[in-house]
Amino acid sequence: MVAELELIKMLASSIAAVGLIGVVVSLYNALVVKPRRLRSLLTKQGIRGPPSTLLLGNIMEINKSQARTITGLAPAGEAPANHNCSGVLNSLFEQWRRQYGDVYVFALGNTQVLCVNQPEIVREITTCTSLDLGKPLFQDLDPLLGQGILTSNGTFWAQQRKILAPELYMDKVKGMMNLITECAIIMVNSWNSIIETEGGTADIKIDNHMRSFSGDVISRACFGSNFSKGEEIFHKIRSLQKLMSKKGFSFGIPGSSYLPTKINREAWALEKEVAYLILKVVKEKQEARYKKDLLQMVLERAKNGDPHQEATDRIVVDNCKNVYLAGYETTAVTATWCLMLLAANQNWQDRVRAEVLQVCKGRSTPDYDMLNKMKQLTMVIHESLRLYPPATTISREVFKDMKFGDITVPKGVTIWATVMALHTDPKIWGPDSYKFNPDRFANGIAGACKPPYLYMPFGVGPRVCLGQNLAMIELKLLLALIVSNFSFSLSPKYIHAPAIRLLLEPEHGVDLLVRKL
Ligand code: HEM
Repeated sequence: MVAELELIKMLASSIAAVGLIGVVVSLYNALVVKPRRLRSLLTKQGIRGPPSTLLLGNIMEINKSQARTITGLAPAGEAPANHNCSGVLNSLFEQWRRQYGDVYVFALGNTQVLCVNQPEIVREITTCTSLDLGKPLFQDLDPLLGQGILTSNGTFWAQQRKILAPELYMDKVKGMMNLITECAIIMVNSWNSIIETEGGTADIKIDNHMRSFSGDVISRACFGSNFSKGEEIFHKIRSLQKLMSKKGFSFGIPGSSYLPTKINREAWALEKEVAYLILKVVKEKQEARYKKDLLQMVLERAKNGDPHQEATDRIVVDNCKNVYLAGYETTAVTATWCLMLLAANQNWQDRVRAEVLQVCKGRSTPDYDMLNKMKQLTMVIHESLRLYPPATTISREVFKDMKFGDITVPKGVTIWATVMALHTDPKIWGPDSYKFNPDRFANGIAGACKPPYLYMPFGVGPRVCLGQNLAMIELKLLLALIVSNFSFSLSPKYIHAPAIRLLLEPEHGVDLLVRKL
C-alpha cells in the first residue's frame, strides 16, 4: 500500500514537472524565440530599428518622462509660447525615424512593432480590406472590451460592424440633437453656478466636466429613457477601465489575465456585474416597449444574426462596453484640447464666437443646419485633432504573411501608423506644421493635407471610426454653447504636459479662467 502511494506521488510529481517544463518552453518560445524570428525576417529586408530595449516592458510602466519623450511635446512647465506641438521633433519616434528611416521596427514587450511613415504604405495598410489584417489581440483587455467591435477580427468583426454602423449614420445622429443639447446645457449650467459662487470669474479644471458631458450623451444615446441606469453601468465600466490601467498591459506574459491575482479577481467581478446590469436593462426594455434606442436596435439586429441567446447577450454586452469606451474619453479629451487651444489663441476664440453668434441669430442653442454653417469652429476642431489626436497610432496585426509595398510583413507582426508624426510632418503640412493654424483647413481636409488620407484622427479605411459623425456634432454643439456663454483664458495653474496614456491626454488636466459673458 505504502509502495503504491509512493508510486502515485512519484507519478504526480513527474507529471507536474513535465507540465512545468511545458509552460517554461512555451513562455520561452513566446518571449524569446518568436520575437527574434520576426525581427530577423524584417532585418533581412533591410528594416532596422532600436535594439529590443523594451522587451518584457509594460506600456503603462513606460514612466512619465519617457511617455512625454515619446509624445515629444514640451515637458511640464516649459509650454511653448503658443501651446502648439513644437517639441514633437524631439520625440522618440521622430528620433528613430531620423535614425532608421520611414519604416523601422521596435519591440514592445514580446511584440515586434513595425512603424510606418511612408504615405503609400500607410495608405495600403489602412485601406486594406483583407480579413487577414486586423486589430492586435490584447488578451489583457478582455474583461474591459470582451469580443466587441473594437478588438474583434474577421467575419465576427464584420458582423458586429454591420449591426452597429447604421445606428451611427448621420440621419440617426441628427435625431440625437435634442439629447446632445440637453447634455450641453447641463454642462453650461454647472459652469454658471461655479462662476456665481466664485463671484464672476472661476478657475475651473475642465477635464471632468467634459467627461460628464460625453458620458451623459452616450448613456442617453445607448439607453434612452433608462439613461440613469446607463450612468450607473458606465460608472462601473469606468472603474473597470481604471482597474485595467492600474494593472497595465502585461505584454509578453501569455495567459497572465487568467491568473487569479487580486486585480484580475476584482476585474472579473466587475465584468460580471456590468454584464448582469446591462442584460437587466435590456430585459426591462423588452417588457416595457420603450422607444427604440441604440442598445435596443443592436439587440434586434444581433438576434436576427444569431438565434442563440448566449451569443446575442455577448454581442449586446460587449458592444455596449465598446461603444462607451470608444466614444466617451475620446470625445471628452478632444473637447478639452480644443478649449485649451482656444484659450491660448484669443484671436481664434473671438473668431469662433463671432461666427456662432452670427449663425445662431439670437437663438440660445444651434440646430443641426446651424452647426453645419459653423466653418471656423469646424476648422478649429480639425486643427486640434491634427495636433492632439487622442489615438496617437493606428495599429494592425497581420494574421498571415502579407506584402505592403516591397515589404513582406511576417505573420504576428504589429504595424503602427504613427498618427502624431504624420500629422506634424512638414513634408505633408508645410513649414508651419507644428503651429496651431486652423486657417489651413479653410478649404477642407483635402486643401490642408496632401494626400488627404494622411489626416487620420478617426482612422481611415474599413475600420474607420463609427462614431465620427456623433463626435463632430457633440463637439460643435458643446463648443458653440461654451463660446457663446463664456470667455476664457489659460489659468496660471495650467501646466502644458501632453502624455500618452491610453489616449493623448493633458497629464495635469486643463485649467481655465472662465468668465460669464
Ligand atoms: C473625437 C472623438 C473620437 C475619436 C478621435 C475617435 C477615433 C477613433 C479611431 C482612431 C479609431 C480606430 C480607427 C482604425 O483603427 O482605423 C476609432 C474606432 C472606433 N470608434 Fe471612434 N473616435 C471618436 C469618437 C467615437 C464615438 C463618439 C463613438 C461611438 C459612439 C466611436 C466609436 C468607434 C467604434 C465603434 C470604433 C471601432 C470601429 C471598427 O473597428 O470597426 N468613436 N475611433
